[in-house]
Amino acid sequence: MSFSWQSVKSYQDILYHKADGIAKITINRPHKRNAFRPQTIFELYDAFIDAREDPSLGVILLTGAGPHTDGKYAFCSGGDQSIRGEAGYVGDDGVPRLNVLDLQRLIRSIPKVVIALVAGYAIGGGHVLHLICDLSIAADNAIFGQTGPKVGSFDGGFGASYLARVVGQKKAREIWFLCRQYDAQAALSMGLVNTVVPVAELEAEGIQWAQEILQKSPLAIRCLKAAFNADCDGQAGIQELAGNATLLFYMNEESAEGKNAFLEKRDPNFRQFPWRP
Ligand SMILES: CC(C)(COP(=O)(O)OP(=O)(O)OC[C@H]1O[C@@H](n2cnc3c(N)ncnc32)[C@H](O)[C@@H]1OP(=O)(O)O)[C@@H](O)C(=O)NCCC(=O)NCCSC(=O)CCC(=O)c1ccccc1C(=O)O
Repeated sequence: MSFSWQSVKSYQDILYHKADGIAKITINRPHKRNAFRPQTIFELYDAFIDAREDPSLGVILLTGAGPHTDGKYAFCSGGDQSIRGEAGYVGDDGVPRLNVLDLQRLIRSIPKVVIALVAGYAIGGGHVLHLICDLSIAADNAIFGQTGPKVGSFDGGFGASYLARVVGQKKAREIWFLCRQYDAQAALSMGLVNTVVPVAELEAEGIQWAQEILQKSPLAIRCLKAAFNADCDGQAGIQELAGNATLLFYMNEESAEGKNAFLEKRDPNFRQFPWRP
């Protein structure tokens, strides 16, 4: 399928495209199996904010560039271990960071559907990135796993608790404690991905899913995403869900009456509105 992607902005570590209601954000460090450094995360954050603010977009595809020159694919292999310092990943400014956590929260709270398109490795912090996307479509060559306890790291946030919500406590503990790798069919059977397709069809499948979603009600989808999050995200999740209730209320005449009365320096006439059962 040919799709007319338009490049939005030039970055060092990522590619960012849009077309027909869909954004595509691609981690572009294939020589590192798309491992992220602080710069990569800043750029991803910037692109996701742009996609959130663009009302023409309803679905964001997150993927990794590939294959590399050795023929191997990767979605993302987590934090770039070659620049891991004593207190996080160290960028050109010399400051150690774990800024992928900011990105995780943004992807979860963005009121649009984020779909991970996973070809090749989704490992470590890269595995957590696909996990926190709303949907994951795997290529038949996808490989999933956590490596934290092997490389002296762990993600005790979404990487542990949300993984357990998705695959169950026993399987999540197995994934973290043994650090094994799982192929696409194993990921499908444990509910870690939504479907598996041949690698050559991965992007087309993502576009197909996005187009189906784009036929649906934007407000219904955003409220559903907030509702799914509210179950796991404590007060931040309730805030997100309640923000949507306020948004819907602002769009209602009853709410407008309060604002208009204030601006017109009169008492509001709320008696015109019913107290519904
Ligand atoms: C992904 C592999 C299994 C792929 O294996 P293979 O196909 O054999 O390729 P390689 O030859 O190993 O790799 C090719 C090339 O890429 C380089 N590379 C690959 N991954 C990384 C990486 N993560 N960092 C740096 N460089 C990487 C590799 O060195 C090769 O380079 P050459 O120059 O050609 O030699 C395999 O590569 C692999 O296992 N990679 C490491 C996976 C890993 O352990 N990732 C880190 C996990 S920890 C993490 O992601 C932390 C995330 C985080 O930020 C965080 C979040 C929340 C709480 C805490 C943290 C925290 O950081 O602690």
